[in-house]
Amino acid sequence: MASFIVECVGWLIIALFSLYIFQLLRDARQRLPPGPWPPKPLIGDLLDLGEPGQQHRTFARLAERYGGLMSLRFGLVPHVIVSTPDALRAVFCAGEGGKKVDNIAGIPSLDVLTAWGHDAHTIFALPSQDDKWRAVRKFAAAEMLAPRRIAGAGALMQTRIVEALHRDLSGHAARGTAVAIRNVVMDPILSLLLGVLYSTDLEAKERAMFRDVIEEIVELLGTGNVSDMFPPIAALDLQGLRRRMKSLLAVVYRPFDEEVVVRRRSREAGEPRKNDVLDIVLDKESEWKEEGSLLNPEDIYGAGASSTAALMEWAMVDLIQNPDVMRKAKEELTRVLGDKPLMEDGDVARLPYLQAVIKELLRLRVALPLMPRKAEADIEVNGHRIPKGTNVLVNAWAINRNAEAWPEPEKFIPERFLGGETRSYLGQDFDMIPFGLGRRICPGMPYALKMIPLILGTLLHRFEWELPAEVQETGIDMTEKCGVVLTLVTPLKAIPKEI
Ligand code: HEM
Repeated sequence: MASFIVECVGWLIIALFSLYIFQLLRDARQRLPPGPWPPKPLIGDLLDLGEPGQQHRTFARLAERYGGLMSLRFGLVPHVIVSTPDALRAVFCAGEGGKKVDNIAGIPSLDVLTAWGHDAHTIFALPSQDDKWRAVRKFAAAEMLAPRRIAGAGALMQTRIVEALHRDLSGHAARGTAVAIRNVVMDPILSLLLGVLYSTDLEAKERAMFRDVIEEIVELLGTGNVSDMFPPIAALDLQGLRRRMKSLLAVVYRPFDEEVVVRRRSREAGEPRKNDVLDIVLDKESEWKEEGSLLNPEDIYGAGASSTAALMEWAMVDLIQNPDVMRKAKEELTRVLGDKPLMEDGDVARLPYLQAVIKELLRLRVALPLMPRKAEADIEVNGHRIPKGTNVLVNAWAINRNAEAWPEPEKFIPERFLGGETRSYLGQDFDMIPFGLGRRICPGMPYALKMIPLILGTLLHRFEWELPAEVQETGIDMTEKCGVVLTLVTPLKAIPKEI
């Protein structure tokens, strides 16, 4: 028996060693972009990733050594990391004769997303060449996030975001209690989401639970998973992440499933339409022939809740740490809004400084620091080759802080967007990509750009902000956590004082 085990272990070692040599030879032949060489057997370059939660910074540091386009192997899986505007431009202009083409519009497979077969439906797992992905994007653009729907949600934004947020903050101000900025912002966003989707809302307690579930889902999506690095053992789900995702997804989809049942009944009873997203999804149901399962509308809005709330937390961090900017933004609000108690959408166009603050936030504090993509064709770039099927991470955090594109890139200077700076959010110049670029560009951008000024204006217009005494002593803990979304390890808490 003992000799049998020794023999098996021997064969296993020989098999793994052969696999390693095979990989080295294959990598050498493939002309991959430069990177640490040779990668370690089995683990690849995992040891180079440094401190957990700091990958955006680690990749930027490694890029100084290996270049804007570099190869890293996480376990058995090769990745190409794009870290500079030049490298991004080169990847996107690698079509025939330098033609612009998005050949990295695929998406890496994540084992957690296979829970409940979710990967077959969710926009976050479908490759761009899949008909379903195209259908979901088309539906999102034409119906869910179409300008007329966003305009139609104006009244809901006013009540569920501006009024609700103001009420909540006033309550805290009256009690003198500190608020966790991310939570206090995310709750009204979720309330808006539920209104737009189903014309419903949840009780505050239930909504807070829903929020925590969404945050945990986002956290799971950004957790390094052995199953993704070693696909042959993915079925074992060694960290239990897929199992956890399964239970979280069940919670998130429950309200949707319940609403579908209720709405079907009300339609059968001939009750009037609500003309929300659910009505449209049900209209399309027979067309899709999938019992409404083609689309998970919650995914589309859920994605936006977390990223927008994270950005607003960074906004308050930067404003509290830059009192001059805070003062100018508040002065502008006072001047433009006068005695008006609450901000409205129509005010935004008259607030150029607030708009510059938002642009600078989007540059400096990318909500999604590492955009996951996958090569959908062989890409010849700068004498290297990114083979079809390779996972690509676009380090948007590093690109938005590129020193050649942005003077003093680490500083929060909204003034850089005043006086003629016309760079857009769309990534045409490849040096500012807060919403991504190309075919997978964030479909929720118009929605986000509508919500963000209203949220920020409400946070600033009628409130002064103070840090809790213990934070005043130590300063804000600026340790970042890089997951799908870039957040602070210690959530920002601050005390509002109503003016
Ligand atoms: C501050 C706000 C937001 C930021 C910074 C942001 C940023 C991003 C980024 C960088 C991507 C990846 C794009 C790429 O790969 O090129 C993305 C994808 C996505 N975003 Fe947003 N987003 C925000 C708000 C929203 C909102 C409000 C919604 C929905 C209402 C939304 C829905 C989505 C969806 C569905 C995708 C996946 C698209 C796909 O894979 O085809 N986002 N977002």
